[in-house]
Amino acid sequence: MTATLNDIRHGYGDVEVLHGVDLDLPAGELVALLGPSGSGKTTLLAIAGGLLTPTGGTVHINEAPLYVDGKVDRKAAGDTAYVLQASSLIGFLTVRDNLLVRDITAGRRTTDADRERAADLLDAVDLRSKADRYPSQLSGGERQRAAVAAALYTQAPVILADEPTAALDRHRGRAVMELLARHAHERNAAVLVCTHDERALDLADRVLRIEDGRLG
Ligand SMILES: Nc1ncnc2c1ncn2[C@@H]1O[C@H](COP(=O)(O)OP(=O)(O)OP(=O)(O)O)[C@@H](O)[C@H]1O
Repeated sequence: MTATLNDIRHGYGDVEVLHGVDLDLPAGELVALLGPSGSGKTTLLAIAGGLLTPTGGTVHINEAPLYVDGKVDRKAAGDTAYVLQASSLIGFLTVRDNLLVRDITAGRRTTDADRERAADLLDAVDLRSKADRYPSQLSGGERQRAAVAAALYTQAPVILADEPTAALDRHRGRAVMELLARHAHERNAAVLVCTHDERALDLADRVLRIEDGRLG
């Protein structure tokens, strides 16, 4: 599944912060989007994930338009999962349930195989021993890793991650990028990672740069 953004513009009030961005996220690729603070990365990611209707331009998830008449199309948005900068975890659920709850919201029944997959993902982000904790009982970096595990648990064909390695040391940051790259390659997913972090860029299939709301 691919995500395609065409001529995306976005303004907050009178200030335009994205000035006509074209971005193609093909299936099976991890794309890293690098750019200084304030360059528009989070805004672009929110638009790609159906969280923010752009002022102009189109987003397609495969062939389906994500925004129709200024409103998000829920079915197209259902193919995306994101890791937000502010935690995307649900505060009153344990870490494990933050993964499993995605089955409930998608109308699926959780199977033993799903529980095993959740455990494997928590292992991969080194959080198995903290599966019964609540998000408030985790460090910032642990919350970030749990949010990555929860996004990957959905098996969404489009994954959008905003600074998923920001609070992590080099080793753990790399492990998270490896996990996202594996998800792209093994599940043929389109993965976009916004980052300041240049340490794990070799794991990206493509590196794009954004500055002042324009892709370079
Ligand atoms: N809700 C908002 N209202 C007004 N301006 C906003 C709003 N959100 C973001 N902006 C502005 O839009 C521009 C792009 O912000 P955005 O968060 O997309 O950048 P970013 O590249 O993700 O930055 P960072 O790396 O610091 O997270 C910035 O100038 C920011 O101040």
